[in-house]
Amino acid sequence: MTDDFITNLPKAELHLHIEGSLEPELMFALAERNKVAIPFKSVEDVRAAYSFTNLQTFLDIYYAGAAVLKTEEDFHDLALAYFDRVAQDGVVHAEIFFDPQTHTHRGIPFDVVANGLFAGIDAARAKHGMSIGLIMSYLRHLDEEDAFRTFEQAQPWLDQMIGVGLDSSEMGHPPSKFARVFEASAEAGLLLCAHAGEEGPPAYIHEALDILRVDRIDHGNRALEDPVLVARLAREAMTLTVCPLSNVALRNVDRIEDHPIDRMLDLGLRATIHSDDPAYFGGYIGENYRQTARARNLSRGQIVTLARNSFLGSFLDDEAIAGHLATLEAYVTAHP
Ligand code: HPA
Ligand SMILES: [Zn+2]
Repeated sequence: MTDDFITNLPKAELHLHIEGSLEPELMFALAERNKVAIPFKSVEDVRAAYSFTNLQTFLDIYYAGAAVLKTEEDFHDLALAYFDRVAQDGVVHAEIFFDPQTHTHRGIPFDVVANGLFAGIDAARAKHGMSIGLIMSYLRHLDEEDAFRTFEQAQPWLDQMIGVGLDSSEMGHPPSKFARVFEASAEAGLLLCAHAGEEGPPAYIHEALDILRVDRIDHGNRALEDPVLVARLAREAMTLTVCPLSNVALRNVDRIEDHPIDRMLDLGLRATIHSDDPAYFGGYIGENYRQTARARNLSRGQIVTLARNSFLGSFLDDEAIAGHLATLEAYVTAHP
């Protein structure tokens, strides 16, 4: 399987935190533009700090890095840089997360964030012909009241958003903590996903399914510890947005050679490959596919299945999904 085949394979990105695409070069440029002090002397200094032992050690640096984002222009530049990058990775559809509370809690109005991101999204749609959706993610280390305040601030924007998510520190913050705000979000017409089973136990995945009633699980790796849960996820064709380089960087998997992505496929799970926070974890979606394919010796069929699953698991309507699947099959036929 050539790297070119994998890179250009049409695919959807479904698990990407836009704040996690902030490259050190842009972090420095924005720190200068906005006169924000950052605790690094050089781009190399920043990269050297990216050595994590678990989710929390990453999140501490990720939230600190986001402090350079201040204006609509910053959010526009951040988003467009991301889409420019993944247009080279065969991404034809993207559903990206943003963390409004990371910004509102440091005094940046919700509308500044949303205006900037949508400007970047509109520019990328026009420039690359990509379809793009925005998912508002609630920070689970904060309380549900704070999530409700965010939901209120988002009201004028809700018809432009496709869904809500749940991210940040997983341990000790089970999905059930957000039952009411997820219910309200669903009633507002938003689709639902939640990080579950990245570090947290299989019980958190059960809660995401039974209490939040999510349409998609982000990560879900620890489902593998619970055969009954695996059988249910397979039966319900529940998409798991798996992020191999993230799993290694955050020490949830020892080495990429040990990654269970092919075991997940063998078990009948609708697993897909994504990038999570590419500026921090060493690679965008194409790099995640290529490194995993190489390390796990994935077959052509498995790689195409992963791309197919990314469209099947998207929040697009059936007609749009069928269109993407036809494009994918045409690509596969044209590259024997
Ligand atoms: O990998 C992640 N896990 C949980 N929350 C996050 N927020 C950004 N990235 C992550
Ligand atoms: Zn994530």
